[in-house]
Amino acid sequence: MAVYKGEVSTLPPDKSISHRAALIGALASGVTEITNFSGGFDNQSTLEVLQACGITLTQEVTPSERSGSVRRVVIESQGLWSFSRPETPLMCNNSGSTMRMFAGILAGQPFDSTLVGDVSLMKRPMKRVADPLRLMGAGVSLSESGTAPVEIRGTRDLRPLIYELPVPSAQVKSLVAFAALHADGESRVIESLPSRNHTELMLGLPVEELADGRRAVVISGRRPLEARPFHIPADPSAACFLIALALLVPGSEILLRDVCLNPTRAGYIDLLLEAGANIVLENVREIGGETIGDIVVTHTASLEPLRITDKAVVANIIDEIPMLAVLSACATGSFDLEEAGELRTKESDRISAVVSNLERLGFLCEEYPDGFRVKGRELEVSGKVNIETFHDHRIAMSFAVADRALEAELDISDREIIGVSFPNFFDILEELKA
Ligand SMILES: O=C(O)C1=C[C@@H](OP(=O)(O)O)[C@@H](O)[C@H](O)C1
Ligand SMILES: C=C(OP(=O)(O)O)C(=O)O
Repeated sequence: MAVYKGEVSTLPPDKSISHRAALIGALASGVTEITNFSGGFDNQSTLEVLQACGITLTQEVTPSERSGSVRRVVIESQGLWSFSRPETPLMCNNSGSTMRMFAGILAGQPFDSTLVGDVSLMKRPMKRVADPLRLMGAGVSLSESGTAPVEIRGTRDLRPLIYELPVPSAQVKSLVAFAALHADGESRVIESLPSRNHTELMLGLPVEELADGRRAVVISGRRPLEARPFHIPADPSAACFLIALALLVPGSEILLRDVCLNPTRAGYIDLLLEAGANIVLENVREIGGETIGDIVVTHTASLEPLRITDKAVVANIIDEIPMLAVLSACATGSFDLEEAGELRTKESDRISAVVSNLERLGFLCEEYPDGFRVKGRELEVSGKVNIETFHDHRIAMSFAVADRALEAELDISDREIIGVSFPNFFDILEELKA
């Protein structure tokens, strides 16, 4: 069996922070330089939509970067109202973050626009986008089933809003914050469960702790935003796949450099440590409000099964759950998940996607509306097993790790979809193979 060893300093830059850096650059006055911007398809969609709205930007591949997936992006803008009416519908491809966060900005622009996506994105729920924006005074129409196309009648007269998030979603929190930057007055977004807080950190927004323990993000509308540089750390959600691989494959030991360890993103590392994983964090420091560090991970033969039933934990590890489920199933034959209905609203229905593929690998699973259980492995499969990715990058990479860990012969459909967040995933696996 191959062993995975070595140091990785070419993880993709964080997808969430890359989106926000580009959007904030377009909302700020002046020249924003973003270094280590992700070349992943989703982040490229955000840049394309910005350009379609008349924002001036350039990007160049960083010469020292072998994979060619890291860029330097320079955005020039005159501030909040520098966007112009797009001539055609804005294509967000596979990126829910692009569609939802852009909707917040477009609501505050004095023109009509339409956001569309690929087959997967056109099925994802957008009522959560329309509801707060309508309350602020923008016109938003959706398909009958509450999905894109998202047609926005923007206005320069958006009203401020106090909004309690109906779902623990950082995308919804951020789209309300972006809209509120355009509104005349102070807005508050209240979240009952913490979700990733990059928007608050990057915009320097005050966060209040309410008497009942919830948090309110405070946004002062029409406050001038000055351009500032951003450097994007490596993506912890991408790191998760390599961590799982090293934990599963005997003899493996890898070092991942300069990974974002923001506590609203790194819950999966705590969970793995509790399960006995050999993971050590080194060189942990703060840069630009984000916690960053190196991760050393060594094969762990005696991992405890993962059991995830706490809503707050689910919100923190939402993108890592497919990989954690596959890891726990492969290492221990067991996995439990509840309170994770949101997984059905991602690029695929990630509950049924993970369950159906684990079943193809011989695992016994029980699916519920908000989660599933893995109850053991009925049989070791032999010969080629087809894995259906459902056009979902995280499903493709989770099972690519299982392929190597189980030494199975998995035929993964649509492998190129990994480019959505981790274009050099297979290159790094080859480089680490000892
Ligand atoms: O804000 C973000 O950058 C993201 C928030 C999460 O989505 P939700 O806000 O829908 O939970 C996550 O799944 C997505 O990959 C990125
Ligand atoms: C859910 C994801 O992204 P988005 O919502 O931006 O498509 C993801 O990357 O797992």
